Amino acid sequence: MKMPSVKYQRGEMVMGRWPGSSLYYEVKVLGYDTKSQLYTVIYKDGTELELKEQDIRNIAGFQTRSRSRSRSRSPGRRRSRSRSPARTTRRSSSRTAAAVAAAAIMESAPSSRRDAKLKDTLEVRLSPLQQTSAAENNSNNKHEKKEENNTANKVNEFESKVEAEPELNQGRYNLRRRKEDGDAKPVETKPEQLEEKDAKVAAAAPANLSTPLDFGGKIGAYFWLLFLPAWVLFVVLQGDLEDPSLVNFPPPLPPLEEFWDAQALGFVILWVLLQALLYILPFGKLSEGMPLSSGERLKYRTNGFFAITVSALAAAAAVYLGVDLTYIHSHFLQLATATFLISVLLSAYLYVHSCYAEPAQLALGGNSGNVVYDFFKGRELNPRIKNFDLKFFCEMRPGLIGWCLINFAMALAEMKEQRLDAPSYSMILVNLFQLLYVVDGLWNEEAILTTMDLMHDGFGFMLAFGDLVWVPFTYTLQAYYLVSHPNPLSLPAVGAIITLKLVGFYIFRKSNSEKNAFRRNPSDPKLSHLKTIPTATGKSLLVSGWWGVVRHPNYLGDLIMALAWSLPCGFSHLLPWYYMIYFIILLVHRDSRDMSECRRKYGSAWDEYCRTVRYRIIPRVY
Ligand SMILES: NC(=O)c1ccc[n+]([C@@H]2O[C@H](COP(=O)([O-])OP(=O)(O)OC[C@H]3O[C@@H](n4cnc5c(N)ncnc54)[C@H](OP(=O)(O)O)[C@@H]3O)[C@@H](O)[C@H]2O)c1
Ligand SMILES: CC(C)CCC[C@@H](C)[C@H]1CC[C@H]2C3=C(CC[C@]12C)[C@@]1(C)CC[C@H](O)C(C)(C)[C@@H]1CC3
Repeated sequence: MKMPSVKYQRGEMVMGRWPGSSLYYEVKVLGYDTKSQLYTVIYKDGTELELKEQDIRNIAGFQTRSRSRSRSRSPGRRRSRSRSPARTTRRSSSRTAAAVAAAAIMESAPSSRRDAKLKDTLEVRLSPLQQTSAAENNSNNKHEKKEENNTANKVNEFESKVEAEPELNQGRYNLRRRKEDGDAKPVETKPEQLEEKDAKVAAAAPANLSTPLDFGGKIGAYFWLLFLPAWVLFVVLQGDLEDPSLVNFPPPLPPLEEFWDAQALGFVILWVLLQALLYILPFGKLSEGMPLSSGERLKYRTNGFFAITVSALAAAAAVYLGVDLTYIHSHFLQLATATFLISVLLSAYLYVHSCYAEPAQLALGGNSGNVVYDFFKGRELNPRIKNFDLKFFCEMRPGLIGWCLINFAMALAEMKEQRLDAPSYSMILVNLFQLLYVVDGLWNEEAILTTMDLMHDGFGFMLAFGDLVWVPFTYTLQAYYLVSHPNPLSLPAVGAIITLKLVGFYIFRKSNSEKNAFRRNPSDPKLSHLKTIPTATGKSLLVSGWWGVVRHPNYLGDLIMALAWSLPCGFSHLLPWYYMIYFIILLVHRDSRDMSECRRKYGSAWDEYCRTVRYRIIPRVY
């Protein structure tokens, strides 16, 4: 049956603008509603949207223009063809969103600018760019020239405009939710289906260009490089004082030779080697990471639970054989110094390694061209020595398992120093709570592959130092503190603290598992009751379940647990509360980093998510 006399007919293939962006995708017209004057269209991944006529273009115009012009004219294009693996993947598809976007630009730009624009487009490996009106082009001309090579900025610029003008997104389209749709096709795509679209979106942020600088930019990087090690030194020295405090004036530095102990360095190296050995043993699952911009998926040996079990047995055997693990307490400063040295050497290696990496292997941040900033932030996304993934290994093994070993040593040190037959309740709680946290992380090790660090952040000093020094030497402060500052707990207090920990753990685990399961298999029947918002990348956003309560329910659970870790230490000093304070700052900052990253990736769909789920971490508060 023919539709009423309208421009596009049912069943016709046309190019539909993705709401809130200027990207056009191939869509099929399903119908036209005369009342709302909207076309219902379906994208290739099954997403159905309602679009206005002005957001639909004829497919033919796109094809001829993109083929005839963009193929032959730009040397940039020829260069990028051979260089980028991401590009290779896209070449196989007949009409890419990028080519379409290039055509869209040409439609509107005056010819001289058009060529410059086209060159831009092609030199950034066919990143999807926005279609700009002639008027906008003129007014932005100067500005754009200045940022000619910075597509990342262009994308951001456009998105902030969308944010400032929400009506651009609202009213123009309706997003259909699976649940409400009844028999509508699922809007999710399987990971394999995601790859091509993912690759297109990743290309919107070319690896050799940077997002706005984070952590206070270049000056900030100098500051953090000095401050972070100094802070570890400060808290390690404080923990030994009779009256420690976060607001104490720093105690006088011990003589230099006190920092150094060759034996301590030897122990640290042995520990890292043991963990590396356990990591490469062919036990446990080989898990696939999320698709990279090239569409490739790296494999990771997720045998962390095996590693901590063997490490625990080794520690127990050592104690049984008479090894005095309280050495860790008495040589805390020397062990921290040795580990710090290793983290600096590793960071230097990572920086050099990244200089030989393909542009496509670089992370989006950390490629500012400023050596200090890039050294700090990390340039390469997944540095590997053959199959040995350095970032994954450092994040999940030596520091994390080392944290539990140190806590255990502190419990032994407490018994020795306080002349106890068994550790105090407070020490037991801190040990068990943090052990549960680490074991849970290792048990669900695969879930780390969908976190920000693994997916987006480069591996540089920040993470190397964070994983190897910061985690084991500052996350253990509660146990370190309790060795010389006993805090007796009543049984009701123990019960209340355990309850708090369990509540936090439940929220943390449930929300992380929900997101991980959804990202790995969006059509998982167990998640079919959840509402989602489709996005232009082909991925969707959960908008009910835990991710419908706040935008970071996993942070909420984590914070509640952090509270339960500090409470056993009482309120007489601020030092054991350091983790709580640090964690609030870290998670608030991480949340805002993630918000900007998601806004960049998902555009108007993200704004829609934020309108639906209003609070970031704590319901009705923040
Ligand atoms: N103990 C510590 O020191 C520490 C420090 C930091 C973090 N953590 C914990 O580590 C875990 C991981 O944290 P993270 O910072 O990497 O953040 P995360 O919350 O695990 O990951 C954020 C990513 O999740 C995806 N996402 C966001 N909203 C979504 C939604 N509504 N539906 C589906 N996907 C959505 C987005 O990525 P895509 O859309 O690209 O998939 C986003 O970039 C958390 O539990 C956190 O508490 C612990
Ligand atoms: C100030 C800087 C030195 C900050 C450094 C940050 C890192 C220490 C953290 C960033 C992501 C964190 C993280 C865990 C540990 C600490 C970080 C590496 C984690 C491995 C702890 C166990 C959890 O179960 C986890 C796997 C969810 C978690 C992932 C993120």
